[in-house]
Amino acid sequence: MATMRLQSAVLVRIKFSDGSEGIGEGTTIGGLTYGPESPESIQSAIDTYITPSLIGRSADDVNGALQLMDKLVRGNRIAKTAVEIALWDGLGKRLGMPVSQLFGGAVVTKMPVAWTLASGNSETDIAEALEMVETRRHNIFKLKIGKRDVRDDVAHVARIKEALGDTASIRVDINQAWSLEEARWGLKGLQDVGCELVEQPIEARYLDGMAELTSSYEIAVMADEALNGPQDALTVAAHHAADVFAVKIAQSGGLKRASEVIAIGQAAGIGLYAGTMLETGLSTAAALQLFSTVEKLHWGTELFGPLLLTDEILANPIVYNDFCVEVPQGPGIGATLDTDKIEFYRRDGARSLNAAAGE
Ligand SMILES: O=C(O)C[C@H]1C=CC(=O)O1
Ligand SMILES: [Mn+2]
Repeated sequence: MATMRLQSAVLVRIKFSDGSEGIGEGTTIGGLTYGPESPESIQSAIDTYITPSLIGRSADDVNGALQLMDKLVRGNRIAKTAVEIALWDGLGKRLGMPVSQLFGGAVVTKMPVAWTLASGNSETDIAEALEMVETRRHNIFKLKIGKRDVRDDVAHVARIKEALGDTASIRVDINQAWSLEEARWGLKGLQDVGCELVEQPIEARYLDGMAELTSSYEIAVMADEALNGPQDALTVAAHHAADVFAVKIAQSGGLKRASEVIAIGQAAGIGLYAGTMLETGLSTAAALQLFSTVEKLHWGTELFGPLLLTDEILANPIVYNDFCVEVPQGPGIGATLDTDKIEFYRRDGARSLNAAAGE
């Protein structure tokens, strides 16, 4: 879908009149290749439209802020998410509670965390997966396929599944690349080689096709790009167009909207999975606060964003061990920024200046 050598995160800091602060993040994948928002559009929506509407309002009224944002700004879910996370973080800090408590309380302290294999080369992916299993970091793998011929992709998945056997769960993400015809061959082949789940095999708008695939094969079908908030969740559920929801806080429009997506999935008997937009530790911490309150995350999480980045921007990094990611403790979302790193990595910071000077 996209080869990424750099990730851009939009970070939000809200200062409240009592001196408290909240931090948030809005991040997407591959500029504009994944979805309709870019880092630049997120910043512009916040600076130009969202910030002026929120100044002077009561900071504790998160629901009121959400309603106002929804009224004044259509779409732009990732921009709203960034601001909403900062509002929840500030509220939690003022109350001295983790955000999970504001959503009724955490029911778990850690969750299984998948890893993505996307080199496209079977041997490279097998070596990486074996090392992850050996070091007890991951035993759930999501393979990115859909670029090559369906048969070649199925053979690639088969090689990886055979090498790993029952020590790992193998899943694939097509990111909408297949036609319905290709998907029929693909799902049949993937199911035969022991792949457990296929994520967004065809375009998000082809609900009837997703419904056909969901009912025709045993392999689980997961909706990702089709889920942009609670209304989409209801549509997908009503069409029986998925077995599983990949719930992403950014794609849903924030923690509250993601909790509504989760509720619709639960009511419809749809499996749940916590997805990522390859966010930093900040948004990952926020997501962990919400997902820790969910009764059953049948398919675990892929909240591994910080592990893909070459440097850490949190003073208290997210902890990964024993195939799991831990829910951060402490008030708010439980994340503290490393201010030196932020100064260095910001677009007008030392990193960009060094790069411009050829250093
Ligand atoms: O799910 C996606 O489509 C986006 C991305 C997030 C994790 C990953 O492996 O890919
Ligand atoms: Mn996906």
